[in-house]
Amino acid sequence: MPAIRYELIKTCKQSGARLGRIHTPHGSFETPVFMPVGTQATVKGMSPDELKEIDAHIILSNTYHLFLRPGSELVRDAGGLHGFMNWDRSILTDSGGFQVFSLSDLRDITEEGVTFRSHIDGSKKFMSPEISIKTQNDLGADIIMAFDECAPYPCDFDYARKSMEMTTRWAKRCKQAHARPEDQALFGIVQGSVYPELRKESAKQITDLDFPGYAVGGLSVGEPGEVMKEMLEITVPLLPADKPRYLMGVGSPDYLIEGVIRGIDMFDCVLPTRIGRNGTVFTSSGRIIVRDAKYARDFSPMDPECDCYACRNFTRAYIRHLFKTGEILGLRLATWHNLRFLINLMSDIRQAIREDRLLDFRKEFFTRFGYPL
Ligand SMILES: Nc1nc2c(CCNCC3CCCCC3)c3[nH]c(NCCc4ccccc4)nc3cc2c(=O)[nH]1
Ligand SMILES: [Zn+2]
Repeated sequence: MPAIRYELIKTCKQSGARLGRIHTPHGSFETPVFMPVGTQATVKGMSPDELKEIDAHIILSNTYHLFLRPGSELVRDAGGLHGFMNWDRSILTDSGGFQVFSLSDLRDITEEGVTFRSHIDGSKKFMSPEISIKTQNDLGADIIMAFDECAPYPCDFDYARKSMEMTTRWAKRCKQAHARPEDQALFGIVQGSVYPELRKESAKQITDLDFPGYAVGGLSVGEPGEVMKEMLEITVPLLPADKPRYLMGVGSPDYLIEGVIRGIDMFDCVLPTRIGRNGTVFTSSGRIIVRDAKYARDFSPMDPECDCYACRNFTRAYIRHLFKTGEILGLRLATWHNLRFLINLMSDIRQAIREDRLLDFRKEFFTRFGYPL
């Protein structure tokens, strides 16, 4: 049986957005879905039980970081990521391509793979499509990603074309190297930077390789929002409707909604956990910087409309105090709330799709949150 099964439940009559369900060997979950990011086999500050409490059903972890430390063989011997971190729901691992380019001081990219310096101890390392897939097979995630090159933004057409064509050749090598297709679904990644004809060409080349799911890569890398939307409108219709579509690195509330409207089913982003640790939290009427002095005597919850543990039990004044004193609980409560906020947003989006009113929901949410319509 294939490692994952995508069930298309309904298409929104108003927007074309999809309501679906993905079944993996570690459970199933409704889509569209936001996936919390846990770089080093942990969603920073959250235990598995707390992730279940906020209704997370799939989390991300990272090949690049775990390849460097503690090494994928150790994680494999610990029972894979599920055993090592004691998470019995679904996991997706990114292939490490993006992180190599964004985290390490790169030495060089060749057809064979990428040589780089570890951001931990500066030692020389090498990652190839085969090594990325072997690492992800060891880690045992339910969904694994092809080793790709995310072209920098901006880059010229020629660079983008060469990079996209190498990503296609690397995708073939990933497919050949994958040892466990029956229980780990390998997703292909579409590239092509911000060039419509390259996006179309990449979508054709990658879907011709027939993967169980597809990611739109190379976006959310500094391009204008309008360009991201245009690339989605070009790319997503070329992806098969009976398989999941994953937009990598997108997680602000506005672009989650815009992505769903354009046919995306899965999202990930470090935003909610990263800004949470810096004391910025989402509320239904926009972001607030809870560590700001103006909340010193604000005895209301971070978001009065939120059902999460942090909002039911603590005030902005208290959480501000925790941040001002560097208390770990402050980071945890802000993270807890931001993740729950996005998980609730995805639930509201799914309900709007069920009721064929996602465009109306977008207008209501944008107005309340303070986004320009
Ligand atoms: N393979 C691959 N990954 C990409 C990623 C990483 C997705 N998150 C993985 C996750 C695994 C666990 C550890 C963390 C990362 C992207 N992230 C972004 N933008 C983020 C833009 C952003 C937004 C807010 C804050 C920082 C950065 N664009 C991306 C494009 C690609 C891509 O083409 N190929
Ligand atoms: Zn909350």
